[in-house]
Amino acid sequence: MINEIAIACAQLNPIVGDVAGNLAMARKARAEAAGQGADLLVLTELFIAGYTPEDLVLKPSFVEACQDAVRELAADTADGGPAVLIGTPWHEDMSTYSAVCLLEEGKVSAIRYKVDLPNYGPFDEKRVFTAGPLPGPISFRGIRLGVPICEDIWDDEVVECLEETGAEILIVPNGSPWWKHKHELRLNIAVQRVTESRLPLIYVNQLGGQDELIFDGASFGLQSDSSLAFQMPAYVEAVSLTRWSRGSDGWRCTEGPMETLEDNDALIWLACVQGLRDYVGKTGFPGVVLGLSGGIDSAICAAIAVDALGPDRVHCVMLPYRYTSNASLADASACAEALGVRYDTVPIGEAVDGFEHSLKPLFDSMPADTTEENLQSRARGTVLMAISNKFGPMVVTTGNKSEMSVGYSTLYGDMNGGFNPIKDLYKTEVYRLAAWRNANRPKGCIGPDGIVIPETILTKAPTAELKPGQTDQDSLPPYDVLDDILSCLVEDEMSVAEIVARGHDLATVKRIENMLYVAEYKRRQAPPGIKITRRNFGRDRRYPIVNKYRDAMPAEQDS
Ligand SMILES: Nc1ncnc2c1ncn2[C@@H]1O[C@H](COP(=O)(O)OP(=O)(O)OC[C@H]2O[C@@H]([n+]3cccc(C(=O)O)c3)[C@H](O)[C@@H]2O)[C@@H](O)[C@H]1O
Ligand SMILES: Nc1ncnc2c1ncn2[C@@H]1O[C@H](COP(=O)(O)OP(=O)(O)OP(=O)(O)O)[C@@H](O)[C@H]1O
Ligand SMILES: NC(=O)CC[C@H](N)C(=O)O
Repeated sequence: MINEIAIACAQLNPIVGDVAGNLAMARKARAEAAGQGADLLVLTELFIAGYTPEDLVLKPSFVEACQDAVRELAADTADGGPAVLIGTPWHEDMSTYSAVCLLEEGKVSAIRYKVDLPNYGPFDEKRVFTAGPLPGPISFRGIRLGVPICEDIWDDEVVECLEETGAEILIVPNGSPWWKHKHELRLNIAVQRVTESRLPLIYVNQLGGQDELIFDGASFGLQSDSSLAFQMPAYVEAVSLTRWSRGSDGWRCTEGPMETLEDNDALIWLACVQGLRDYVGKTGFPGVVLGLSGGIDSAICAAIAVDALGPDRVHCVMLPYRYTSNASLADASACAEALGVRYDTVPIGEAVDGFEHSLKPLFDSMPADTTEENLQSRARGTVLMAISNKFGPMVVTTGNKSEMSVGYSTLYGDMNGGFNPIKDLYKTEVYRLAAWRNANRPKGCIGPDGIVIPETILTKAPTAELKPGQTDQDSLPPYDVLDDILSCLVEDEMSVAEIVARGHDLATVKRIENMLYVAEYKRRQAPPGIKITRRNFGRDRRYPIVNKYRDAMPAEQDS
């Protein structure tokens, strides 16, 4: 029986589908853990596949490749160095499981399967995995390790079973995506399990962006009295050693990192930065290009892009038309200068005039309306895509959640592009975060210190500048009103009557409800963006496009 164990926790950034790359990453982490004197290295959920592999798991050759890679890593452990706990898909008896394997002494010495497959919000695990049986602990060098996998600790059953069958420490590999206030939620869940079982718990989480999901790492440990044993940082890759001793009342962590996590705004900013950086990096783009209008949305997207990729990999383009004001020209250029990015001007007048000229015989003397406004937006979208085609950068789109909610955007116009870092941020949050970034430069951000979004951009009235004197508030309620109504409708599924009871005007609420439902067709064609809220427009809120349902008016409900 041993009374001391050194466990290295690896919060790394695997790439979905890159089995060879993830194997190499696991080997490097193991070498680092060996250098630290670890007995055991813990890697995250489905590490060898990258989380979340989704329907890749339905492909037998992919699962075989994962299993082969795990066996290769197992063979490495014949060298007497640290054993490894690694997550992998595992096919056995006609079923595929989300598994964790213990690799030691040159072989796969134990396997446990995930029991609770999450099937809500962004998760669809019941679609691709079979649930495992309730597990018992894994015996490792005389210690009984309980290894629940991520969702397995979100209810009490699995941990209760592990505790009853003699587990001494809970080690939880996770692929737990971040969204606002997620860390508090995880900590509460973990404390509940520790309180019930009186077992210490090690929570190891993945890092990095995967399509719309962002993983923050922020791995931690709890002592058996639920006090914090160690805390790893958010958004930093790390292999951290923790030391544990067996005493009369069980195992206790005696050494480990104790980082402080950032506040909510910093975590949102870091999520946007890491999400864009990984989307661009993992898909292999040299950089990004975006239209810089002198408005707040494109300015904050440029700042996020520079923090993610550095100024040399961000190209900003002003695309002026006759309605573009001198103030917009000055603000866009000042923003580009503050960020240190390449800035070009490509006027769209000739392109728009060309379309209007071609359409003149058809449109005859019909009055100008949004058709002509949208031609401006589409000319901009076409120019940006041409720059992408010619030089290779991906186009960043800039529509915030308020605009995506009500369809305040043009299909094949400003919606053209590959990825949207602010898709899940309401306009009021865009303003708050822009001001926040001007006062803070969080760790790991490559952009400059100080004001990166000129003050005038934060204070002027938002406008699409598609016709003279236009402001957003010609077509939309003030953003604080709009965002409150939207957040009631989208995040909380409140009824129109409940929203009106909060003090909003009935006609406005009905109009916004209608705009929200009608714009579903646009959202289905919109580029993906980073999930920041509990309820994003990707996987979380899946409304039908054809949808005649509208809430009854409060008066109708009363009668
Ligand atoms: N259910 C449905 N399924 C599939 N397609 C559907 C559809 N309903 C309409 N459509 C199609 O969509 C078209 C209407 O959508 P779309 O062409 O986008 O045009 P639309 O939504 O009419 O106009 C764009 C709106 O975005 C605003 N805006 C705000 C800020 C910035 C910008 C900008 O562009 O920079 C624009 C602009 O003021 C205007 O209100 C229809 O003509 C039809 O072809
Ligand atoms: N004159 C312009 N030059 C370059 N890009 C533009 C221009 N006008 C619009 N765009 C692009 O189209 C997007 C939608 O812009 P628009 O100004 O119409 O509305 P917005 O949502 O208020 O955005 P912003 O706050 O960035 O102005 C902008 O974020 C920008 O990427
Ligand atoms: N991978 C998982 O099982 C994730 C689900 C889990 N409840 C979480 O969000 O953290």
